[in-house]
Amino acid sequence: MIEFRNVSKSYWTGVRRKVILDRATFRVDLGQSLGILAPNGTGKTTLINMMAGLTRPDEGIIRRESRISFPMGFMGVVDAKLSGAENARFAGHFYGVDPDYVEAFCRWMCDLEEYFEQPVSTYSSGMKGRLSLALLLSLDFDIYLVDEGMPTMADAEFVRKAGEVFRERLKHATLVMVSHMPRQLEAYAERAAVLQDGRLHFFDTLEDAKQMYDYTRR
Ligand SMILES: Nc1ncnc2c1ncn2[C@@H]1O[C@H](COP(=O)(O)OP(=O)(O)OP(=O)(O)O)[C@@H](O)[C@H]1O
Repeated sequence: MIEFRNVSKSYWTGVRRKVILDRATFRVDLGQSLGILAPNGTGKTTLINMMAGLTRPDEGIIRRESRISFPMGFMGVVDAKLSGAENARFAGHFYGVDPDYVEAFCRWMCDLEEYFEQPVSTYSSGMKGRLSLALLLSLDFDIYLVDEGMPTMADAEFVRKAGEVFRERLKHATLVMVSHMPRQLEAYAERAAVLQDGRLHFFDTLEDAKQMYDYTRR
């Protein structure tokens, strides 16, 4: 479960205060995946990072009571000095999952060949992205946090494998996805919200949320 109680967040831009969230109160319960629609630049990443515990609110309380993932694509889980294999083992220890399993899973998923034993600092950005996503999928979370869908990656075989595993994980887990594109939320959202001017408006269906989203963007 993730609960926001009267949570506010804004940034000072040097000219004005940009409000991302204004006294938001809501819950994400296990078993009810949530899709949040928000135009670009309005606070999708900030919102997901607050749910992940990476960004502090200015005011209010955020309670996180389940195994909540880091945001998909987040590179902060990868230490560039360590190899892919070492990162996998470390993540296993840190999240309480068998390190042998996490290492074997990431080796299979990333298909980095000899680079899996090399420091991550020698990887291309695509290789780093594959490792970060493989780490996310190798660990057991109750709630997965996703900013704008699956990261775009050139490696079609990796995207196919990752997509298959992710769909399998979501049979037993809850997804929170933020996107500016309703289409990305269609397959998963059991509940939907629209972020507009710092307010989150909740709807029972994505279709209803989409109507408000389309209306406010005219
Ligand atoms: N640390 C910061 N200091 C000042 N402004 C910030 C900071 N972080 C984000 N912002 C601003 O807050 C707004 C929301 O940022 P955020 O990255 O959360 O939005 P987003 O919806 O994910 O954006 P995008 O769709 O472009 O990825 C943007 O205008 C951004 O410039």
